[in-house]
Amino acid sequence: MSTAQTDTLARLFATVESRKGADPETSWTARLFDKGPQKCAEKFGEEAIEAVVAAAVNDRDNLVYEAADVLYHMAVMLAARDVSLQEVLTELDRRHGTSGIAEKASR
Ligand SMILES: N=c1c2ncn([C@@H]3O[C@H](COP(=O)(O)OP(=O)(O)OP(=O)(O)O)[C@@H](O)[C@H]3O)c2ncn1[C@@H]1O[C@H](COP(=O)(O)O)[C@@H](O)[C@H]1O
Repeated sequence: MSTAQTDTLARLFATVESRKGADPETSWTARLFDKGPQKCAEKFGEEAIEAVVAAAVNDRDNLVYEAADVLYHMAVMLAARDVSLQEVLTELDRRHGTSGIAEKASR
């Protein structure tokens, strides 16, 4: 992944965060925030299922499209619960270099 693409994710999360308190008439994200954190979580779940279906039937183009929806709706869900991208990346960094098997055993 290029640095520019890492920036894409950071920019998406920053844009989503900036929509808190924005006008729901002009911002789709503000409209989702207005519906509350539970609805944002539900929306994420729906998008995840659509990505699962695309993967299961091997619809590659749709999987790319749905995965983008999943990342957007994950950003909205996390922001609705005041969890930052930084916190998630820090958790991933903590796991880096540790085997998934060791990680599972530590839980
Ligand atoms: N990545 C996205 C993004 N992906 C999907 N969507 C919106 O999600 C909607 C589609 O959701 P669905 O397919 O579930 O349709 P729906 O009408 O919700 O369907 P149901 O509620 O009936 O299930 C579309 O109208 C899209 O506008 C997004 N809206 C915004 N973004 C990003 O967020 C930024 C800020 O957007 P605004 O908040 O609108 O300014 C944008 O610049 C984009 O970068």
